Amino acid sequence: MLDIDVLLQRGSFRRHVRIAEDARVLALTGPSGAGKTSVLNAIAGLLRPASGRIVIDGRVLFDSAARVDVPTHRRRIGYVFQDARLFPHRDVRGNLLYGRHAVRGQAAAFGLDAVVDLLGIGQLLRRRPANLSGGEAQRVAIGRALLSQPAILLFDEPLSALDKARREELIPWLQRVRDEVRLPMVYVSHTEDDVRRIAEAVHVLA
Ligand SMILES: Nc1ncnc2c1ncn2[C@@H]1O[C@H](COP(=O)(O)OP(=O)(O)OP(=O)(O)O)[C@@H](O)[C@H]1O
Repeated sequence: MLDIDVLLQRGSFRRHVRIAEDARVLALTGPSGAGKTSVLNAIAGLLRPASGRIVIDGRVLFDSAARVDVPTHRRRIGYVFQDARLFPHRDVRGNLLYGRHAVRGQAAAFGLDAVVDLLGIGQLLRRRPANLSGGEAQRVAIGRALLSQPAILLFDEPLSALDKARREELIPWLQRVRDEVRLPMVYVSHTEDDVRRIAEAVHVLA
């Protein structure tokens, strides 16, 4: 599912990362500064590896030897960050629709109503982000990512800005997304509990 062999370089940080995993839902863990976010950014096309290859689900996104570097907007990445990064001046519905994309020649896999149902955010559609709890905002951010019709979902510590109660509330929604949308997922975290409950396999960046 995920076949990555890259040299990542960012300032003085230089690391060879090799991940070959068949699991659909992979957690990426490791100490702070190990390069977890850098790997997600390389998958998303936001950080260009010095060399190597990135292949997801058989799709070559980057291959320095073959001079392949698919632009970010063609990679079909749904990216969910620590903080929801919603637009404060748009309501939830506006935030969801902002992320909506069509995929040329294909019916949309994720429609607004289905995503709203999946994430239980029907009651929130008219609210502004300032009036959402942290967990609700993350559910909206996941919905926005799904409406962009991604081929893979990337999560960068989506629980880390939440208190324990909110984390507990969000985990079942993440499990639901995992089980129902059946997309490849890369889930970055450094807490064991959510990794155990969400991922099928774990790769440790040392
Ligand atoms: N823009 C940049 N310029 C130079 N170095 C950078 C830049 N961004 C990140 N780095 C360095 O790259 C290394 C990897 O950072 P990265 O954010 O990928 O690690 P991480 O494992 O996600 O860490 P954390 O768990 O703290 O988020 C770190 O040493 C960081 O200081």
